[in-house]
Amino acid sequence: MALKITVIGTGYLGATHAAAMAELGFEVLGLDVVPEKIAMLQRGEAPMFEPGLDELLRKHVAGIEGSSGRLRFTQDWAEVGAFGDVHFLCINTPQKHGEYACDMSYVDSAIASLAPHLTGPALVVGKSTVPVGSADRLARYLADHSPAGADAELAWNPEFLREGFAVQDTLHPDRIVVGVRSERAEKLLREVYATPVAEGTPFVVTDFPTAELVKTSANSFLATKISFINAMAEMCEASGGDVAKLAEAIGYDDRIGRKFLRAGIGFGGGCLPKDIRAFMARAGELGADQALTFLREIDSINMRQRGQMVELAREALGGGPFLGKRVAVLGATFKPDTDDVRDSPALNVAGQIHLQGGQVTVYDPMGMENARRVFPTLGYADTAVEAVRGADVVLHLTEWREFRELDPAALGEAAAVRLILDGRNSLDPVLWRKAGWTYRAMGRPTA
Ligand SMILES: NC(=O)c1ccc[n+]([C@@H]2O[C@H](COP(=O)([O-])OP(=O)(O)OC[C@H]3O[C@@H](n4cnc5c(N)ncnc54)[C@H](O)[C@@H]3O)[C@@H](O)[C@H]2O)c1
Ligand SMILES: O=c1ccn([C@@H]2O[C@H](COP(=O)(O)OP(=O)(O)O[C@H]3O[C@H](CO)[C@@H](O)[C@H](O)[C@H]3O)[C@@H](O)[C@H]2O)c(=O)[nH]1
Repeated sequence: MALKITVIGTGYLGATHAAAMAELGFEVLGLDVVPEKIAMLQRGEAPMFEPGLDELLRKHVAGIEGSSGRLRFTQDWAEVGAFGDVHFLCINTPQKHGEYACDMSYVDSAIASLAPHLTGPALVVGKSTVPVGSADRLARYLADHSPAGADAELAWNPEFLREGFAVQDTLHPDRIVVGVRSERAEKLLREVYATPVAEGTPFVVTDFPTAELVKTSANSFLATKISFINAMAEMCEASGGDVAKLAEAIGYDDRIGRKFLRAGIGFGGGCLPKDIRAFMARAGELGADQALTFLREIDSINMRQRGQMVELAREALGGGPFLGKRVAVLGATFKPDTDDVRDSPALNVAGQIHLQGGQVTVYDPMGMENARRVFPTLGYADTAVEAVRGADVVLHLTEWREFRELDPAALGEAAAVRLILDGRNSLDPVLWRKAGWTYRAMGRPTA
């Protein structure tokens, strides 16, 4: 009989995972503690913007005309416990308030709610990004708190999807990593992923700590590439070099590669920043001082980039305070193709200038609702042209395709001054300069 799957926590990761599991042919039951999310999902609507996800949900959510009916959602833990052979935990693991460490309280609470309802045999699979050592602790909790007959076991199966490509990455992962303690757990996870779409995908079987560390070290490596190129941008600025050309040229070396070498205002989002900080905190606890020192530098280079952008804007406006200056900000999300503004460098830069007296107007294709919610005191406009109207400077801070396709000449009509600062190094300087704009970017020559 086909496996039945539950997905606990239906945010960015869980909503996508649940829909993808249904797409792979499994019966799936999703649970979340937020009733509004469950109500939306039951209507076949994703609780956030993620390309292709609404379509996948409508294809499978029970009760929607023409759907497979394989995907349902609930808030009832007993129903989840009785339903699933495999329970995926996709719970948020944010940074603790005022600390670097990971806040495991949401995961702990989910396991505490699930354990007494498990019916056997049950495999609980953590997908959240957690500090190394968490799986071992949670396995012991599960053993102590699940009914004897449930034969409950834990496995760890970190997730590597990128927002904006979540559906594609889930259905076509570049690797599957499982931390297991038994042949049964490995066999069940192989069965889950033994689908035509996952065929040929490397399947790495390992222990708990390695599985946990693979995830945090993968994110740390990505963060390292970005902070490396941003450090090179600083060198280029100091010497008159061009970091975009430099990245292209070093990237032709296969050992280096061209990806993740875009200099600018740095990385943000709900993953990279908090994951490297949690890694740092854990390294500190474990006495792994080299790892801690190394990651601290990656984080500090990244945060410096945001401040550098603010200073570049100040300097471009003639120096001095921002008071009375009109600043248009294109972009609020932490990257394009998402509505996610968690730890967004764009919103951070906009916020810093606003708090220093600048008159900031933000426009973003998808992130307006979330941006307004987290930063209600900023000015917002409904279009890029409206944001730019009367601006003394335009800051390009999230590299949406819509911004690359803007007509610099038309935008120039709206701006008070044709001055654009590209915080993402992704606009075409030649095009903007031709239309009479002063174009500046981080780590690139001024003219
Ligand atoms: N977002 C990504 O791109 C991504 C990719 C890979 C890994 N991750 C990791 O996956 C985890 C989830 O991230 P996310 O971005 O989906 O977070 P999210 O906040 O979007 O989703 C988490 C969900 O869990 C729910 N939840 C919280 N406590 C719960 C409880 N006790 N019981 C049931 N549900 C509960 C929340 O209501 C929310 O809907 C994190 O550890 C993150 O680091 C995220
Ligand atoms: O050359 C680059 C590439 C990216 N970024 C920035 O880096 C951040 C993160 O980008 P990305 O990694 O694409 O976004 P996420 O969706 O947060 O995905 C990361 O975090 C997820 C959650 O852990 C992992 O699953 C993914 O593998 C990992 O790429 C964004 O702010 C980007 O603007 C740069 O500044 N320069």
